[in-house]
Amino acid sequence: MKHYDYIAIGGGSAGIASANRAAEYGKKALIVEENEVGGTCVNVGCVPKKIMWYGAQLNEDIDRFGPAYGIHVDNKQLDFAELRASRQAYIDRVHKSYFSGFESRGTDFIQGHAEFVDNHTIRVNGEEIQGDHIAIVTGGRPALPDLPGIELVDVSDDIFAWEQLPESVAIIGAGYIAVEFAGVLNGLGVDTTLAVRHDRPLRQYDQTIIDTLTEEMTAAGINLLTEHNVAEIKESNQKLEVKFQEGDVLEVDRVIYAIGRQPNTDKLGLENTDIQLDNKGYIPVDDYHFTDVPGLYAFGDVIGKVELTPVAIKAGRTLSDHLFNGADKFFIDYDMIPTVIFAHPPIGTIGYSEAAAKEKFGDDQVKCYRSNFADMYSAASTNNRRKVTMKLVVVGEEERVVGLHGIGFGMDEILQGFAVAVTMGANKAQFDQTIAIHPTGAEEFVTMR
Ligand SMILES: Cc1cc2nc3c(=O)[nH]c(=O)nc-3n(C[C@H](O)[C@H](O)[C@H](O)COP(=O)(O)OP(=O)(O)OC[C@H]3O[C@@H](n4cnc5c(N)ncnc54)[C@H](O)[C@@H]3O)c2cc1C
Ligand SMILES: NC(=O)c1ccc[n+]([C@@H]2O[C@H](COP(=O)([O-])OP(=O)(O)OC[C@H]3O[C@@H](n4cnc5c(N)ncnc54)[C@H](O)[C@@H]3O)[C@@H](O)[C@H]2O)c1
Repeated sequence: MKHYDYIAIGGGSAGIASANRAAEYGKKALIVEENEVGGTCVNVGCVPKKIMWYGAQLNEDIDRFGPAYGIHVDNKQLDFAELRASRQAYIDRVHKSYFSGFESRGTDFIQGHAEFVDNHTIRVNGEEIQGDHIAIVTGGRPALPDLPGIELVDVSDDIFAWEQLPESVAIIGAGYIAVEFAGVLNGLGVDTTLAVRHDRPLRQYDQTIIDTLTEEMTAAGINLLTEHNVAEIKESNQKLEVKFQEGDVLEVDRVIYAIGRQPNTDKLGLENTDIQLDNKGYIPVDDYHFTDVPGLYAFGDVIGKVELTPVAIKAGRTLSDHLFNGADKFFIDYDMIPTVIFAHPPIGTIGYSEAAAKEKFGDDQVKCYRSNFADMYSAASTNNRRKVTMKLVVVGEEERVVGLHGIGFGMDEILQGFAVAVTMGANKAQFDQTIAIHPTGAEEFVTMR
């Protein structure tokens, strides 16, 4: 029987990062992937989404801001087939670079579905393979509710397979994916409705920032329906009819559901191991991604904590550093993860919202600094200004920055550097000591009073 030091079940962000790191330490490492190498992020997530996000931004900006710079484009056309081709070419390049990385490190890759035979043996394509250390990094897939007509809807995976853009969509959901695709599709010229169950999307994020998001979404032409719950979906005259419990009906070409994801743990043969899933089907792990079974680990989307590629990568690499190079176990502080929601405009955020900080540290310990302005890129235009909102949440007398949030032009790129300062525990005085860079939007983070 074949034997490996380390096996990753799943060739997504988590599996690739951990197995490659194990191979770099001279270990015999294997990745088993049933689908395309790269997993969700590369094939139906971050990568194709970001290409579409840039495309949408460009398409929108030409109309919205071009004239202020003397740029007038007559007969502007969007060829979706060309956008799809550029997107696929980018993905193909990423696939290629993964395979050359496996070759240079000596990481083995098998295409096939893996199932456990026992705690340390898996079966792939009819062959049994043993591993001393096995990581369950099988990610997740879109979740759907049980509703009449749910078989008619699309999920995020389907959007990437569309051959043409619909004229109109209704997006149901209020998280990252719903908000991002609302901006992307609207920016590509699709008549877009976003329907959320509560008073606003992204409710767990700082309200000041989300207030600006909803203003900007509406200004960009997105039809935002709040406090709307779907009752059923029906086909009617080659369109889809979304009936809401609140009584109104919407007729659109496509309905997209983006209401969260569920783990891929159901067809893994876990009943042949000593792993017990939690009540939502996720794999329980300790702070260091160890399961209760010696030699079995889980991280990335399959543990149901924070579903982000860099989190999966960090967990995977640091696990291999510990198992195969004697490094200490690495603790990921899940409360301090920088993240960007690629809305139009983007949101960057790390740490506690004002509300979450008040709950954790007490109302009297928390102070906020805010800034609101129009970004300079749009301010050249007289009647089409786009807002930027920034906020620092600080605690205690020393004013340690425990939350940094912003929405606006460039926020997707601004956040990473500030995340270093916040992760290091910087306080407001240290932000103030830093010389600003002018004229930028980012300078507001070091000049707020
Ligand atoms: C639309 C969308 C946009 C996103 N955008 C971003 C973004 O901008 N930034 C960001 O940080 N994150 C983003 N994410 C989240 C990010 O994609 C995930 O957090 C990340 O891919 C998780 O990596 P993973 O390795 O845990 O799982 P995955 O990437 O899902 O990989 C798991 C792999 O396991 C395989 N698999 C499952 N079961 C088996 C089995 N039994 N045998 C063999 N193989 C199996 C699957 O085919 C899959 O390829 C986005 C997600 C989506 C859906
Ligand atoms: N930019 C990025 O980094 C990025 C982009 C996309 C996705 N992701 C990751 O993928 C994860 C999954 O994204 P997502 O947007 O599907 O999930 P999510 O968890 O971000 O949001 C799900 C939303 O759907 C709402 N919801 C739940 N059930 C509902 C129902 N029955 N009807 C209507 N609304 C309902 C919830 O209130 C919530 O706001 C994200 O949490 C994120 O970690 C990251």
